[in-house]
Amino acid sequence: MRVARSFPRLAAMNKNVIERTFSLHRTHTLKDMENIFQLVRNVIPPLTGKRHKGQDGRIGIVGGCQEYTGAPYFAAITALKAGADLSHVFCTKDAATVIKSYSPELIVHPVLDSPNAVYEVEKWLPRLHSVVIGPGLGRDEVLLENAKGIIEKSKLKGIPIIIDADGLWLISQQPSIIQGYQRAILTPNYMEFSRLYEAMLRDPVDSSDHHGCVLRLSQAMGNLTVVQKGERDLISDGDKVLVCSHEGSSRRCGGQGDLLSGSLGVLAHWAFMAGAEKTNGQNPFLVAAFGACSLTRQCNNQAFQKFGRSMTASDMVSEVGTAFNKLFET
Ligand SMILES: NC(=O)C1=CN([C@@H]2O[C@H](COP(=O)(O)OP(=O)(O)OC[C@H]3O[C@@H](n4cnc5c(N)ncnc54)[C@H](O)[C@@H]3O)[C@@H](O)[C@H]2O)[C@@H](O)CC1
Ligand SMILES: Nc1ncnc2c1ncn2[C@@H]1O[C@H](COP(=O)(O)OP(=O)(O)OP(=O)(O)O)[C@@H](O)[C@H]1O
Ligand SMILES: [Mg+2]
Repeated sequence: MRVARSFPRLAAMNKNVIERTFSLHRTHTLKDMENIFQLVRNVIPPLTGKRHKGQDGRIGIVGGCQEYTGAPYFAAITALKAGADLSHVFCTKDAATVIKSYSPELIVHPVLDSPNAVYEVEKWLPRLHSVVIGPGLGRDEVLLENAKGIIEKSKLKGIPIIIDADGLWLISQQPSIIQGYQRAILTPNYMEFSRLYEAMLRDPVDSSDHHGCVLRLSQAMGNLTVVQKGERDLISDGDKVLVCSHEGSSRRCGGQGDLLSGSLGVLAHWAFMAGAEKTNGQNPFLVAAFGACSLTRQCNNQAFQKFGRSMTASDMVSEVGTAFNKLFET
């Protein structure tokens, strides 16, 4: 274990804590914080000459339509820059050329509005390690129906599914699509969380009890992982609540959540594959979510130091490599 050496650096670097359901939000110690960072490090595959292309992650992003081409791009490029080998985007026909023109690194499939969209994506599922459903998907009924079909096929394959943005809109209309599938991670922002919570709990969010709310939502969804994004990110599987308050900045430009869901695509795969020994028996999706939240906030922090108020999501993407090294490579 490389943990001991890096204690002081991490102490200075952040104030993340791990909290447990039944401990009434007891703030845990620096050791807990370091432990969770160490678990993230444990699941990251070492870079060796022995691995072949694709082994460290083939990630699919389902989203991208006429209005939104940035969101799937940010998610897909972040998955790659965080260490995935291949990043696929499944989007509508008119979004595809635009997304390709942002980056030659991405593999772009213009299938999401085709009559056999679900089949076209299903063909690729055996070659994907995880899917991120929703960035820039939009709310067109046909596209949402296709996303639903893709979620169902992904569940049958047992692959980790990250649901974000308009994917969460779909889930708040029809929660049973994902309820009980414990290889799913939901990444709601403030509004998305409120919609999901009200749909599931039939009550408005209790703003004096964020921990209780994220726990209850996870439990109501069948103990899948929920990442409530905000000033502090709360991550729960209905049993524990991890808190990520790693220092970011006060700049809130669009696209930051897309970096989070894209990096979570690859981290969820790594954590899932790593096995219980590497995660010390912890839920691998909690570990992955903590890693993705910390990484996104670190990118935000670094980009803000360079650009201040003019910082955009693209500036954060440029920081993924150095942020990753700073947090996780020892
Ligand atoms: N460049 C792009 O293509 C981008 C596209 N995006 C896409 O845009 C679509 C809609 O996403 P939205 O996030 O706007 O979803 P929503 O339609 O759920 O809107 C959330 C709204 O809530 C507001 N809000 C956020 N935090 C709040 C708070 N604490 N209190 C009150 N209001 C708050 C925001 O201003 C936002 O307008 C998705 O498909 C998403 O992926 C975004 O990811 C941003 C970047
Ligand atoms: N008030 C805040 N202070 C610090 N970090 C924040 C704050 N709000 C959100 N974040 C961070 O920004 C990232 C994105 O969260 P946000 O709520 O902006 O997502 P989003 O609305 O889905 O973004 P997007 O525009 O990509 O859809 C998360 O990593 C979260 O930790
Ligand atoms: Mg979002």
